[in-house]
Amino acid sequence: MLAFANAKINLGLYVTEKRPDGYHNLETVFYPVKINDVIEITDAEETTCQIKGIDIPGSAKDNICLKAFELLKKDFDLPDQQITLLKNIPVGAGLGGGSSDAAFLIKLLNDKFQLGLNTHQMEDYARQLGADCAFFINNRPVFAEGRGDEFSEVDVDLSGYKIILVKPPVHVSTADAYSGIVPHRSSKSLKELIQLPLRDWKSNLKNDFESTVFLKYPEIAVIKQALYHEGAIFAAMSGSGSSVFAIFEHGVKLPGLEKDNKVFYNI
Ligand SMILES: C[C@](O)(CO)[C@H](O)COP(=O)(O)OP(=O)(O)OC[C@H]1O[C@@H](n2ccc(N)nc2=O)[C@H](O)[C@@H]1O
Ligand SMILES: Nc1ncnc2c1ncn2[C@@H]1O[C@H](COP(=O)(O)OP(=O)(O)OP(=O)(O)O)[C@@H](O)[C@H]1O
Repeated sequence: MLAFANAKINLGLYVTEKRPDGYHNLETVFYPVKINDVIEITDAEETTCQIKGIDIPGSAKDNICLKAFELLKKDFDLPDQQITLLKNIPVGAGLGGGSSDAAFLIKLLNDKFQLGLNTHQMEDYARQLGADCAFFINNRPVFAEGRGDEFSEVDVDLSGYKIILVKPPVHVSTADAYSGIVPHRSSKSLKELIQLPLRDWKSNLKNDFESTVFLKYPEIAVIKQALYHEGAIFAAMSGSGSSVFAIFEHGVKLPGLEKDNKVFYNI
């Protein structure tokens, strides 16, 4: 049985306070995009994870897919599975690739073994694996707060635009990025700001990680500038970086950026 686990981008990202549990409260809008990993599960003698495609740092034994399987196995009598992951979503890019794999595996197991879990129950499993993970259960544009796992509806539709993503050869660790940040409350909630016309997002929406990550990796700031120079209506780093996405009114080709980076068109 197969699943296509997609990436996300963050339309605005405010880190508002440090929590007693060491995590941070944030405000963001998650938006799913069409860069996909492929996950296949088949019955096997023992449960293993085989990885193809781009490299994931660390051992396959530590893959979040195995953690998701073990989590469900605590509550359900699951037969052993071979999990094959074709990795396409860049890692350390702020695209939530690992989180998406885990969430889609939960959905796959729920379908294959008819576990009868509803969306809320699957979200509860997912949020134990990572703050970003629960979003990928419903996988629709949503306003998120708390650790990034409390959701409310938001009306954002970018289907009439072209979204482009640039991934520089830089791996940003999410934990490091959070440790460099000074949380602060914004005067207006992102939930209101996101309703502004798209042309006003440039001067109103922020990703709080940009200032510290751009200081350490100035080449990411250069990519953002280049995307605006090419005519983007809005451009921003996704999550804690290192990828930068841009929203264009029309299709574009960016050969200048392709030299040093991976560029994904029309995601
Ligand atoms: C930056 C974002 O991508 C924005 O969507 C997410 O907040 C990251 O979420 P994630 O990768 O699922 O994060 P996790 O794997 O749960 O946590 C990795 C590390 O990031 C930090 N972390 C994460 C989420 C959060 N709300 N506060 C945090 O401080 C913690 O130090 C944690 O140990
Ligand atoms: N299936 C997986 N895919 C990607 N990374 C994985 C996976 N399983 C475990 N990891 C570990 O998680 C780390 C980062 O994962 P991920 O790609 O979700 O982060 P990210 O791109 O920074 O996105 P975000 O900041 O939105 O979580 C990797 O360095 C890797 O060691």
